Amino acid sequence: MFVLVNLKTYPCDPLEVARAVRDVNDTTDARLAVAPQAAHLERVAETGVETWAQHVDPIDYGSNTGHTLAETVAESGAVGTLINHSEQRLKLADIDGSVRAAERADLETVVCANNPAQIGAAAALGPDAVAVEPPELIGTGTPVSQADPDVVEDAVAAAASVDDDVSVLCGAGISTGDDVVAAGDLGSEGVLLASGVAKADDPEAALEDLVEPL
Ligand SMILES: O=C[C@H](O)COP(=O)(O)O
Repeated sequence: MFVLVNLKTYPCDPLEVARAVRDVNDTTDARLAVAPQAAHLERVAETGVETWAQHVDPIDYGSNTGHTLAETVAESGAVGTLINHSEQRLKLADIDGSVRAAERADLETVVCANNPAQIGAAAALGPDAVAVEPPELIGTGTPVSQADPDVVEDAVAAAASVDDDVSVLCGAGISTGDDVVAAGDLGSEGVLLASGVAKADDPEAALEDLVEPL
């Protein structure tokens, strides 16, 4: 299972969480990675943890003030990027452009979507993976795998019907090892989570709990 920890703009110490993700990754067969804010990418990557960006823009080098260029993200040490997160929604053409920009910079891609129909559309753009996240469950602590298992199974079916090579992650409310196991049982190859680790008093203990049953 792939466990991707998104730090959003939570007021956590990104280096503390990065070191925890790195250290717990060394204890498990699961693959763990962290997605800090763009300004923290380089320092986080220097810890040795697998580092992802939260977003890249559908742009190339040039006059794009305030945008995030995929090549700069890669130079900062990121190996992958989220695209179209629920909190950073893009138009369809821009999702496509961001996937192409990430590919140009050799970044792995996870395109997020709200529901199975959008997952099918996202999979058609050829990312490495898609992540289904019902927005109403994000940050609630109520896991999608429990509150809405059909959405995960339907997302897996939607992606497979378009492109078998696109993996499916699920996210929203996931915070325990049981939640991760349930996600896997529904056909998900990984989880995207944030508050369960970024807002935990002890991020390393939270991560240990997440991977314990894997
Ligand atoms: O990127 C992560 C997702 O939005 C899930 O967030 P959450 O784990 O706080 O529900």
